[in-house]
Amino acid sequence: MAASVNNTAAAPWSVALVGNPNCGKTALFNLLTGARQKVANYAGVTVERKVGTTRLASGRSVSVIDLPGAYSLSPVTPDEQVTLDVLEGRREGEAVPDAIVAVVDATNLRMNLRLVLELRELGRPMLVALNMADVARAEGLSIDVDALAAELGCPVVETVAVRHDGHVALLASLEGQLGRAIAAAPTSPRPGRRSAAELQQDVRRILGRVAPDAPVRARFQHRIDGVVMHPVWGLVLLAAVLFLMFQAVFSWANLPMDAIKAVMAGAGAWTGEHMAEGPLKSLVVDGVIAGVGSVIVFLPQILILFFFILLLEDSGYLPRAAFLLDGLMGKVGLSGRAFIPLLSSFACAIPGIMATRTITSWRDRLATIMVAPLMTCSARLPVYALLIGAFVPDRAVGPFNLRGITLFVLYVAGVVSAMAIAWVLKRVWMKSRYQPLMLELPPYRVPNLRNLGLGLWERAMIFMRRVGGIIFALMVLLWFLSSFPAPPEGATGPAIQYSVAGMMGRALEHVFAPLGFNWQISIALVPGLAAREVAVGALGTVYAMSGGDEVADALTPVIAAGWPLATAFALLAWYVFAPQCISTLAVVRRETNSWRYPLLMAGYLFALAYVAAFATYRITLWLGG
Ligand SMILES: Nc1nc2c(ncn2[C@@H]2O[C@H](COP(=O)(O)OP(=O)(O)OP(=O)(O)O)[C@@H](O)[C@H]2O)c(=O)[nH]1
Ligand SMILES: [Mg+2]
Repeated sequence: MAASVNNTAAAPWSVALVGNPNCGKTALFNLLTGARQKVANYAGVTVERKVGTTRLASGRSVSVIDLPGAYSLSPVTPDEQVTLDVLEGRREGEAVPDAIVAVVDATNLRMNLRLVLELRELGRPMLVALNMADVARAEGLSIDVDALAAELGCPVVETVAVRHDGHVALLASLEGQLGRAIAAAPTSPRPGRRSAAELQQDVRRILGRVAPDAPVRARFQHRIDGVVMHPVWGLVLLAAVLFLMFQAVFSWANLPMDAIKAVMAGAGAWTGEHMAEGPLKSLVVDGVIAGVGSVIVFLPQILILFFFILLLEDSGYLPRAAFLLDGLMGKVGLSGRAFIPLLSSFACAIPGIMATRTITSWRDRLATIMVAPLMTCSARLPVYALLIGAFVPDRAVGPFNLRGITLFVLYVAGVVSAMAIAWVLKRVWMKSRYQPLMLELPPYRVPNLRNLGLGLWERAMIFMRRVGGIIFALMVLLWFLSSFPAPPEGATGPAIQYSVAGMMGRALEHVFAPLGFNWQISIALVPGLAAREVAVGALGTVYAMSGGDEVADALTPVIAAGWPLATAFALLAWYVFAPQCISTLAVVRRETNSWRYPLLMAGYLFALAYVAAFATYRITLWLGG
């Protein structure tokens, strides 16, 4: 008992998880620490270090560091640099980790062991986690764990990071052998690094001893790839997958959306009846229920979109799509590596921009960062969905739904403009030579249902936190700005017209009138700077304040009746470019370490949005819309 008390009080050990990309470090990290970091079946998911805590049976706490994957200790990309910096204690305020857990993919020792040998030369206490032990066993791969431990001179344990008890052996070894190694004085690093060829030779020798009959990958996978990566069928398949995704966003969401609308309408009606007239009632009904409610309605559509994205991420399909599109990306001057960061930007440009850390060339990376905000992030989905719901008829076109097609076209418009901008950037400013894509193809995996569920839950939580946090706060602020000052004696129009927001809207209307935007839209664009969904909430509030009793579910008919088609289309075009997202600009500033690029980005996106909305407005009017 006394020992356990001592251990609890002892300083925590810090242990870094290091390994090749996609070997399961983050899955293991989540299992050990209860964290929910992103796990997906492609290389380069983690690009920043994350820390969590686990507790050993003795009560001692261990701080576990999850790191970006690395192929070697000679970094070629910014994310690999993060790993090396942490290992060498070069991050500000951080010491060198007490020990290394070298995570390896047991089914791919030939590739993974080289890094382990390099890590061993650092001379720090080390433990090897032979992860994916389940897959190795299923593939009939037998690895002599004891022989491997003897060869490497450190403990080796099998782990299965996707099974709830897959880390038990690792914890036991942390407690025992590795703990003793940490307690002993660390050995000094071996002088002089060995060359890649020498390391590879060593790997071959070790493999000959511990896994002499390592088979090549199953033939089945090659046959799937014959179709998936076929230059023609592969592209057809990719287009079909994406198309289906946008169809589903509209056709599957109706039922849950109606349910949420009914709840919001009920809440609005109930509050309307039970609260005394006055500012507080207006705040709750017009500010909170109408504003927040009109955003919350879009939760089902966001979850459907993420359901598809998560499926694609976990199946192993993404890097294959990257190869398929490498030629196309090369033509506009982007690296094939830009594909995954750009695809992540469909969720949000911020992780997308972070993911560009996997791109080797700085110019390629910068070009990718500059176009990432053109990918339609999920915060724009509510704006699109609101306008499409109001202006595009719910009609079948062959087997497809017209609304789904419109949404698909809007996403395509984003992608096409990103490619066009990249082409221009790379031609005039950031010239660099085409670098052929080198990316590991992960094995196909059946997506893990539990992970999928957790991923969706996580997404729902992120969205609800935004709704309850920034969106709620902005709605309340907007309500104040729309309510005060009160209208003068004998005023005839709705009160909001005399308020601060009303005046701001009128002033901004001069700027936006050429695009067909009325003063309500002009107001809504301002809080949309902080979070794009807020534009929808703001319209909800502004219309509720100026019209009367409309609540969340009534916004669609109100704008459908009130706006000309040309205005709606112009606003859609505006949001294809939508320059306003302050947090994206902040991340660009951090990743590029300069104000120049975020300012440039905001400037060019604003100009594009303005021109596109103007052109759309004029052309639609001209066509009689
Ligand atoms: N069957 C099986 N799958 C695993 C195991 N560990 C991880 N995976 C899967 O392997 C894939 C990669 O896992 P991650 O934890 O994201 O890998 P990572 O090493 O953090 O990858 P990077 O962050 O890109 O370096 C995911 O699809 C996991 O679900 C395991 O032990 N068994
Ligand atoms: Mg990871």
